[in-house]
Amino acid sequence: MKICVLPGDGIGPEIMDQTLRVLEALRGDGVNFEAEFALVGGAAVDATGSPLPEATVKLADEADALLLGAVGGPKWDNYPRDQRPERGLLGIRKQLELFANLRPAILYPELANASSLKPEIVSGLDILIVRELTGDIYFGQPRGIREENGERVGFNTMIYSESEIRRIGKVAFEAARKRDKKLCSVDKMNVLETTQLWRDVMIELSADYPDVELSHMLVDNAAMQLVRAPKQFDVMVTGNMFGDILSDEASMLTGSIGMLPSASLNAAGKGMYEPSHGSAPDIAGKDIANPLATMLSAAMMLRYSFNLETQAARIETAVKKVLAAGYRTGDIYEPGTRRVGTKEMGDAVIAAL
Ligand SMILES: NC(=O)c1ccc[n+]([C@@H]2O[C@H](COP(=O)([O-])OP(=O)(O)OC[C@H]3O[C@@H](n4cnc5c(N)ncnc54)[C@H](O)[C@@H]3O)[C@@H](O)[C@H]2O)c1
Ligand SMILES: CC(C)[C@H](C(=O)O)[C@@H](O)C(=O)O
Ligand SMILES: [Mg+2]
Repeated sequence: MKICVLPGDGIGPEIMDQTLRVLEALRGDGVNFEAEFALVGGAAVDATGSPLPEATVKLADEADALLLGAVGGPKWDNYPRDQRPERGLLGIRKQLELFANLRPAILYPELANASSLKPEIVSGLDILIVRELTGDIYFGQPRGIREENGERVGFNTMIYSESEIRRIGKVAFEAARKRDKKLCSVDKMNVLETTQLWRDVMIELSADYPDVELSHMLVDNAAMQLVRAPKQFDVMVTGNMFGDILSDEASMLTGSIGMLPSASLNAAGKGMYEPSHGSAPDIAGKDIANPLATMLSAAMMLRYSFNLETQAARIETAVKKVLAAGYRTGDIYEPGTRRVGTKEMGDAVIAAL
């Protein structure tokens, strides 16, 4: 098991340290991994001038799976665009064709009061957002800022081919088939042709999945429904940009973005696993970040990349146990619970294992 470890920036290294300790604690249980550290994001820009150095691409190619912390931060905000840390992350996703981003939003019962919504609206919440990750306005050409009629004009291109929509659609239908068999495809077909095609292809695909109930929702309504009545959703499938926004929104239903893991998979089943949140510059270096999303991402890695279901479930059970025992980082803290730092949370999860 060769894992390419990409701690990245901000809280990235802190949450990664604790996650690697958790994986280390599972070594005796068949998690025989070899960690190869590589640079990405701002850390890579500082060391090499590039957010995605050749050496990182090589290690990523050779590894069986990748585990990433987070990239970015104010330090690099005014760097030229090709030196922005986020380009490193987008570069790896594109390089490895990690088109299927799975972002599960699950409410642990102990966090019902940490959710932004009333407990009765979110209790039992279990949604899977399937986000397309290598297309859309994130990658479409042309893009840029140009001079036109004496002023600057910014432009990006929202573009999806039929084959790109079909392959993410299949992932979503298959996922729904294994769950409650309900798939909601989110688009903006009332305005955007790209997403008219998205809807058409989803409808065509649904003929192959008669057991899955397909519905469609415009993205503005979906954003509203997620906070009105989130339990109406089982699996949601959407494009890169809408999925980015909706998954951050969904994270707050679970109490904190520090709880939301993710897996990004390619057609060969290779995956990169990362929390859905960013580098949290406002709390970096203080040992207060929530490492659970990264640990839960590592659990997804054991499940999807290495078929180690029992060991993945052990991490998830340990997380449930520490929450039940009252351990909380600041983002999910409420009176009556026990506030801990990043490392203490790591200790608690390892003890629970
Ligand atoms: N996958 C990634 O690497 C990724 C994802 C999102 C944003 N980013 C980058 O991160 C930088 C900061 O972006 P942002 O502030 O918009 O989003 P962010 O997700 O980093 O932070 C948003 C808020 O959530 C909090 N938060 C995030 N993760 C947390 C955790 N594990 N525990 C406790 N609190 C947590 C932060 O403190 C902050 O208040 C930017 O450079 C952005 O591009 C990277
Ligand atoms: C950092 C950024 C490029 C990234 C994205 O937009 O995909 C992040 O927000 C995410 O959700 O993983
Ligand atoms: Mg995001």
